[in-house]
Amino acid sequence: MTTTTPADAPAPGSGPAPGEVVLDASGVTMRFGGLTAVRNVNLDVHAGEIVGLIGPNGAGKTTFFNCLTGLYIPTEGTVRYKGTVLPHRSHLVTQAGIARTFQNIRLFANMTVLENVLVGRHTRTHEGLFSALIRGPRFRRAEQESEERAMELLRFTGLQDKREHLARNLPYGEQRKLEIARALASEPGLLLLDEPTAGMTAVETTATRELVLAVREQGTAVLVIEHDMRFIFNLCDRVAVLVQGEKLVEGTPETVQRDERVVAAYLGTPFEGEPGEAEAAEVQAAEEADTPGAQHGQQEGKTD
Ligand SMILES: Nc1ncnc2c1ncn2[C@@H]1O[C@H](COP(=O)(O)OP(=O)(O)OP(=O)(O)O)[C@@H](O)[C@H]1O
Repeated sequence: MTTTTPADAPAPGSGPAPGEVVLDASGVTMRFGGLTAVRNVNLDVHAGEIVGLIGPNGAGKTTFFNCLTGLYIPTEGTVRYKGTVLPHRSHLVTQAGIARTFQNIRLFANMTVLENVLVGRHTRTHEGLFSALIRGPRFRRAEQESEERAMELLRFTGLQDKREHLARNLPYGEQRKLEIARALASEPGLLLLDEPTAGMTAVETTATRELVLAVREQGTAVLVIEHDMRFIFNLCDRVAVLVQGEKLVEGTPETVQRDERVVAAYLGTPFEGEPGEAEAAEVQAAEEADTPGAQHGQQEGKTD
């Protein structure tokens, strides 16, 4: 298992002042014909925060992410990043400072690990076509800087030894890490993760938690969708619950997991996980059994 510590973390790109509102989604509504998938949702994320977004299947979580990242134009509402209203184009949203990963992995399967991260850097490189064609000194310098930064991110995610491997040959957990490395390559102030631990073993889930904490340490706020409640409640500073497109509750993990409406609508029974304890036991058992290559239940391919 690769551990990621804040000491490995690269310098923040445009690290915002602590506490600054990085994301301000206000009155976001998304209708598909007669179906209102997201209804009047308000959500803030501050610098230095890890915020969780949970809710039953079909609650509108991914649709809300799509509204934040320019994939969908919300029927109503506005989304601001550091005070500026975001355009409805995903590459412009990335350029503004929001990066994301997807529920179903979207890597360039036949490109190497390093190339995948370099693709993620394109919003931060400014060399024009002419410069690229003649491969002048400026272009080569930019290319070298990009590669150095990409290697930093591969070290950060523990993938440095796999730089020349084809993405499709990586184990599932490492493909997920590569997605995060690629998203970080655009130097985001906010990272959106859509079910980052889906199909992972307990060991991989713990590594993902460490990685997300390290991402926060290096100055990127995180908004994460996840069905694994132990992961969410042990990781997040704040959790928002969507049910049938509406925000039902928002608060600290302690508040949310004890809220009767959340228990009734989603959790079923109150969440009993002692922070870290059960997780640690699972990880230890898995390590003792030496089964990091256990089967992964890959998510069904789903259109986001
Ligand atoms: N492009 C679309 N066109 C029509 N309906 C859509 C579209 N995208 C999502 N929906 C519908 O919107 C609702 C919310 O779906 P969404 O995928 O956002 O839920 P979710 O909370 O992310 O669910 P899950 O946890 O299963 O991923 C669902 O009823 C879904 O069928």
